[in-house]
Amino acid sequence: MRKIDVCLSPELVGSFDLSGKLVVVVDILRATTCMVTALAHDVAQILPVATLEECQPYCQRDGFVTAGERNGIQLAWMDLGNSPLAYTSGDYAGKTVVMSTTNGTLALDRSRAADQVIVGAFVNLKAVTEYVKAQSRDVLIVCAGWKGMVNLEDSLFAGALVDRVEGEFQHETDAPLVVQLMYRQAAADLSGTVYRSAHVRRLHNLGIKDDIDFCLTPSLFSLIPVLQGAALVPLSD
Ligand SMILES: O=C(O)[C@H](CS(=O)(=O)O)OP(=O)(O)O
Repeated sequence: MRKIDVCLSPELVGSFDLSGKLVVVVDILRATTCMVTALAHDVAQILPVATLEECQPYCQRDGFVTAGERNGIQLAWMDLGNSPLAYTSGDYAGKTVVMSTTNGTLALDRSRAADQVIVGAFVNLKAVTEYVKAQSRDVLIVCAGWKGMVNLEDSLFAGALVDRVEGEFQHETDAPLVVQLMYRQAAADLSGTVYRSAHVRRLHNLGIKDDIDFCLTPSLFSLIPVLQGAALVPLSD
């Protein structure tokens, strides 16, 4: 039977053998929600980079848009912050977005050794679930967390995914059961639960509100970003 596991923080990725695995990277608030939304609104590709030093050279370059944040705040030289709503107008169609965020792009960077890396968020939960179910590979969900720590919203997404593939995968450790139980407890009021999280508090302190409800909206898009070389592009059927 195929196996599924959950890595609750990028700091723990080194404890997992990524070879031959499908990795689903998740950073609900807000990096992976941005990635799905951007590609669903015809951004050509996303170059996720772990450091600002890798991002800044693309500043003002034709065809490129720089995006991201540190501690939730957009850097002065960036074109965009880390709001998924920035992409919904379609203004960045055809562009390459070079993105660096505090947690999300780091989680992606640490997952590169996997057989395949895809991006999950509540906004593409159904599509990710169907893709995971169709796999013959073992699956690892990598939660971006917050600065090396476990967070609630990524763990809840992991629980939602584990719950939806119940019976089709064997749990490799206890982590899938932990997040599944947590998700089942929270499922009746998922957004009410996430609103109690430290990340929502941080974003509210920065005056960021609309992004949160958007990030918690299930299955708005059927698109799945996949890492192809250095770039995230839409997974083709
Ligand atoms: O922009 C975000 O939501 C966060 C910022 S913070 O580090 O939690 O302040 O970044 P992300 O990499 O999307 O978690």
